[in-house]
Amino acid sequence: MGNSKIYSKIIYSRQLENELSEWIKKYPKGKVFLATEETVNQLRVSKFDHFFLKKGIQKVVIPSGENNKKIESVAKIWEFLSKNGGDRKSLLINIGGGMLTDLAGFAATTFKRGIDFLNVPTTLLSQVDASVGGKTGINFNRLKNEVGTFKEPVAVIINTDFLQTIDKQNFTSGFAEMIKHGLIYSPEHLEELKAFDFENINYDLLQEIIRHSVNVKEYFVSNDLTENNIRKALNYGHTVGHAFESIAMEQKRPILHGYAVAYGMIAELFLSAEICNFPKTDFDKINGWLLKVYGKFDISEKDFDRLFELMTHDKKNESGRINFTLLRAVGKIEINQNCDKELIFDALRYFANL
Ligand SMILES: O=C(O)C(=O)C[C@@H](O)[C@H](O)[C@H](O)COP(=O)(O)O
Repeated sequence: MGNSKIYSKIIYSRQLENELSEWIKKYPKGKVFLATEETVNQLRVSKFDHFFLKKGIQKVVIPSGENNKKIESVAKIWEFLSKNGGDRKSLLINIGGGMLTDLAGFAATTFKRGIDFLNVPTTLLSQVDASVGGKTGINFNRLKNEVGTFKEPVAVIINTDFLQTIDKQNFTSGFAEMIKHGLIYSPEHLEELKAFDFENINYDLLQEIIRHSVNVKEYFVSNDLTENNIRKALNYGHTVGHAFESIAMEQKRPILHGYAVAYGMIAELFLSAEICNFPKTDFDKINGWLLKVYGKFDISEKDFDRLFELMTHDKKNESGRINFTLLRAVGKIEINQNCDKELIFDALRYFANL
């Protein structure tokens, strides 16, 4: 696979069994496996048990939650594949949220040096972001996605029926990655998101908006799969966001990934204004909107050193410099923007005082 083409097929469909059947028949009998997570299994997958049983597909279930995005969970999948005759021609179907598709994707891309996998994302976050684009991984040493691979799934099946019952917090979390797509690439997408009615969700409209968001993600992935260059745009908000997410976990007050990214985008918009002259009127409007939707995450001066330390592990960094993706305007990105410690502390102070 080259560095400039989309390998995955993105399928928008509410006929999950039909779509899966098409893929399952491409693989040898008995060599297709299913990985999912506990809550998704209870609420979603169990009603397809009969379908998977009929196809001779065995299932492994991983405990839910970000704290289980770890090597022990990957080992459980490796062991399951190994014991049940998984081989190089196998397919692993991953059904779940971003934690599961990242983790099981990683297990698939490392088992026997890599087998095919197919993602069926069940949350908004995984539909618009995590399941698409081939970043797989796990947390390690208290660092987000510290170990992982770049390899795209053979297909991603996006079924908005799954979203009809997700809770508001998880919906809002996924929405942050869509806002990010609007900010980095498309003022039009940002406008349609601003107009979206959270309280009264129109699922047909949502399907369209999801498609627009995934198109943005695909644009960057297809031009730079392994994040050497413009794919770094997709990481807007994540340098500070991942640090917030990690410290929240350390302090036993976990926050959802999308909320952390929203907070990170607020702080990084401050840096964008300082370094790239992001326009003041848009700055106030966007940060006001994010604050209204996502509320606040409390941090104080005593957290700044640890937050900074966490940022020194960001994967975009080079030669010991913390590299941000910033914005010159909505839809205009500047990658590899180096900020010194003092300025980063100013951004954290701005955020803490909001
Ligand atoms: O696909 C990408 O590239 C992204 O950066 C998208 C992010 O929203 C996503 O959360 C990603 O998994 C973060 O990756 P990381 O490389 O910062 O761990």
